[in-house]
Amino acid sequence: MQQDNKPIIEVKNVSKFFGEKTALDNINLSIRKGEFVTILGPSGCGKTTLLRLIAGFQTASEGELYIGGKEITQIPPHRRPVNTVFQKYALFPHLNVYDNIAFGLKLKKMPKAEMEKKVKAALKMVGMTDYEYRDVNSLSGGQQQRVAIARAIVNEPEVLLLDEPLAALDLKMRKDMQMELKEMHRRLGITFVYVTHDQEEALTLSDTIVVMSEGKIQQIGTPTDIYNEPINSFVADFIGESNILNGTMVRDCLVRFCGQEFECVDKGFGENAPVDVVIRPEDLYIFPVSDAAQLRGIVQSCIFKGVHYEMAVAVGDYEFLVQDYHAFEAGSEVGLLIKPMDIHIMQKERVCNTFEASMMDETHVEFLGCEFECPRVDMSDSSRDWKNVKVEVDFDKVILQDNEEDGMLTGEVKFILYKGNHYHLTVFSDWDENVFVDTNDVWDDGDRVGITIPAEAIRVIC
Ligand SMILES: Nc1ncnc2c1ncn2[C@@H]1O[C@H](COP(=O)(O)OP(=O)(O)OP(=O)(O)O)[C@@H](O)[C@H]1O
Repeated sequence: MQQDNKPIIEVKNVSKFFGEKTALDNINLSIRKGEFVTILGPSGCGKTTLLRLIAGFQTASEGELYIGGKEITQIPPHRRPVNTVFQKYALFPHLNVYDNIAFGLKLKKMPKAEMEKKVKAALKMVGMTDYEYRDVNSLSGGQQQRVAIARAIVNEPEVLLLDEPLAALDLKMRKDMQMELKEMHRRLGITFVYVTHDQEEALTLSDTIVVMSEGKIQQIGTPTDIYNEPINSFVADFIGESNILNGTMVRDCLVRFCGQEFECVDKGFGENAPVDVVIRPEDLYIFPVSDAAQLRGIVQSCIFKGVHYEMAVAVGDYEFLVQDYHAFEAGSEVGLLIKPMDIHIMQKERVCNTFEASMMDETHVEFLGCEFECPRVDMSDSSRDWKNVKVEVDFDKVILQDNEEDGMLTGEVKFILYKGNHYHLTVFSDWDENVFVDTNDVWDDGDRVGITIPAEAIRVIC
């Protein structure tokens, strides 16, 4: 890999708005020359928008973009040293492979002999030598995508942008193409910026992964960093299967969860601080119950996953996901053990909902675009700004309803995190603000819901 430390792409304080919608929220990113960077995140998080801004197909609402040290925020796509490969091959169906690849070079009026040399080199690079006179419609999906890549690299861009280029291929073909892309990146030595929602693909291909959610960058790091040290529960959950539990950091190197204290290696969270505890399923040791067990439980289910077994183990009212090469049958009593260094502690992003609010009168407060009844507030102090208060609501006090009309307001379930003994939901309200909810009910991503907040759940903070 021909990497040096010079940034080739710099994204500085970039935001993108579509009307009311914030697709990108103050993005800062620096990509080194020769790096393979993957932008990873769930559908709608803004990955494609970020790639399109770098390509120049869209312009930033705020902030600046630089390529090779030159500001390119307002430069049109064809004058940027980048080329894009899209998910849909977007080849010209009436042209053969050669003419598809040569298209851009012909526009540049390149002499024929030079063009032929370049097209052949590009075909060789993607493993498609001898295919130049084939009709593109006669090629398989994988071959068509290779031609699309050849068409992009024949222009010798400094940066290749790839927007889910393998998404339309079947699993086997996708795996083969992943290996080929990695090899191509090594041979070409150019910078690859790759967009995907597939965690495994990101972990396999990248030097650096940029994890995004809701228009914001959550974490930037190497695949091992992101996998082993996820910065928050969103990244931990998104990047692989994890047990994520509520815990309390008793003091440095001692954490409490599942009703027990565990040694860990994390420091600096303070004393008795609420934290998220992340344990990977493969880091839980499972064995026939004995005194060595830190936790005792009953196996609920056991599924063979090809190489390992995946078991759900009930420990009190918690459920742990455990992976092991040995199977323990459903119903068996088992012990679990976790090494201190396999317990990952993460700062909680929030411990309750907090909303900007405005008092209407002593028992009514407005937030989330609605008027709510609340416990009586003494408003006699007229020096206070009662139109600018905060309201706190505990996660488990918010009520979700199947029937949207039953709610005081409505929203959509956006993100579901299983926390061992309950679900933590992010509900995007139609007021455009998130409401976080703890519940035992099972909801699906995308469910439309009614949201109700009872008066006694509202704490007005002046
Ligand atoms: N031209 C547009 N007009 C209005 N809203 C848009 C436009 N393009 C994108 N958005 C919105 O911006 C947000 C980010 O979209 P974007 O396509 O970047 O997400 P993504 O992470 O690439 O998702 P996917 O994987 O589904 O393509 C989405 O909510 C989307 O609906």
